[in-house]
Amino acid sequence: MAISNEVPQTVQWNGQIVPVYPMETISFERLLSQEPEELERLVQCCETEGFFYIDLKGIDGRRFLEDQQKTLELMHKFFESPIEAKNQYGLISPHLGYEPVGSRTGVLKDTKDGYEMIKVARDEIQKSSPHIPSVIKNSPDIKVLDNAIAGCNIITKTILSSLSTGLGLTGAARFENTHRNDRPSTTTLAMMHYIPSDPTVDKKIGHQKHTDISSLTLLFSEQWGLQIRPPKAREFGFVQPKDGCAIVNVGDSLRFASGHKMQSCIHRVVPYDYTEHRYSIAYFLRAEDDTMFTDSEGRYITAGQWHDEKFFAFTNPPELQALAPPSMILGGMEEYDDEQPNQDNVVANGVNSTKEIAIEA
Ligand SMILES: O=C(O)CCC(=O)C(=O)O
Ligand SMILES: [Fe+2]
Repeated sequence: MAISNEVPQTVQWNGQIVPVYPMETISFERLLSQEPEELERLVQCCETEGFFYIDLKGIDGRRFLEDQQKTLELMHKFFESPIEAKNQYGLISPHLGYEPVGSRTGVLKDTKDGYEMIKVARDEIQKSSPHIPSVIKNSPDIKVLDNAIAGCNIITKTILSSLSTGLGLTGAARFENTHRNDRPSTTTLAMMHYIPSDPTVDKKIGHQKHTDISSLTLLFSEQWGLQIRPPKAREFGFVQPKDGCAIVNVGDSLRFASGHKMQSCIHRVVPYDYTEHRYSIAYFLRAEDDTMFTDSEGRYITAGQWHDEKFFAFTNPPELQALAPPSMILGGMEEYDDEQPNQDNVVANGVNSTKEIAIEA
């Protein structure tokens, strides 16, 4: 069941043959019914790979696929608006507001990122007058956002509680007990628009390799571009978008909360079709700010502190990222590649090593 190093399928990308990694598919409706076999498969996926598809095609999940389509329509309207309208409030806090293209480090050496993003926090949407740019602050659009956040929250919390049950956790030790809606957290819905870019000439490209800060990330994208490097895999490979399914990955916080047993899978985004605009919707379910865990540096810290430190590492240029604790961007996950079996020094020296770029892009 675990991803092996055999390459089952490949695609041609950027002049190279790149693997397409298979992933397990977990059924949302079977989780809702707490079917023991499905719970076991879920725990296995999180402990061996940290990534899986969640199948939403059944009666319980279909409505969330409709929410995704409505969110996509809203995103088109928002991202096609003038920059002044999109940037009305700027980035109010790391998990709320607008970030223009090029705000962070890109996927290749000496590049900036190739996406713009609007984030709406779960805490914010529950307020009577949430901070949302005026262009999408009307009752039908707020309803779309409210439904999207609620739906993603239901899916990710169902997964969390299934993991708790699968691991035999009880009472306060259950994961969902540190993800309550009425406690402050940085949980947020991030809507991203990647601009067309050609890696051979452009300087604003993709999304740098990282692991997520979150406990769980639920990702909707109908387009290619996401690449993962599963544990022990030697190279990045694509994830194929799958009809009726979203992609789920374990983030650092759940890895830490599980005593580092779960995998926080390394991933990045590259332009698959250089001429294409790419849209993705990511819901980051994050632990309550004051949840404590032991991080990848062995520090006993709060989820809030991990979020803030890693967020600033993300937005720093590579020279400053290199000053952050060495394991921060990759959440302590080890990397392997053919050229350099132990890449600890690559992580320590910043995420965009020349060597990796030379090999992969
Ligand atoms: O756009 C995507 O497909 C993934 C985005 C991502 O990895 C992130 O926002 O953390
Ligand atoms: Fe991510």
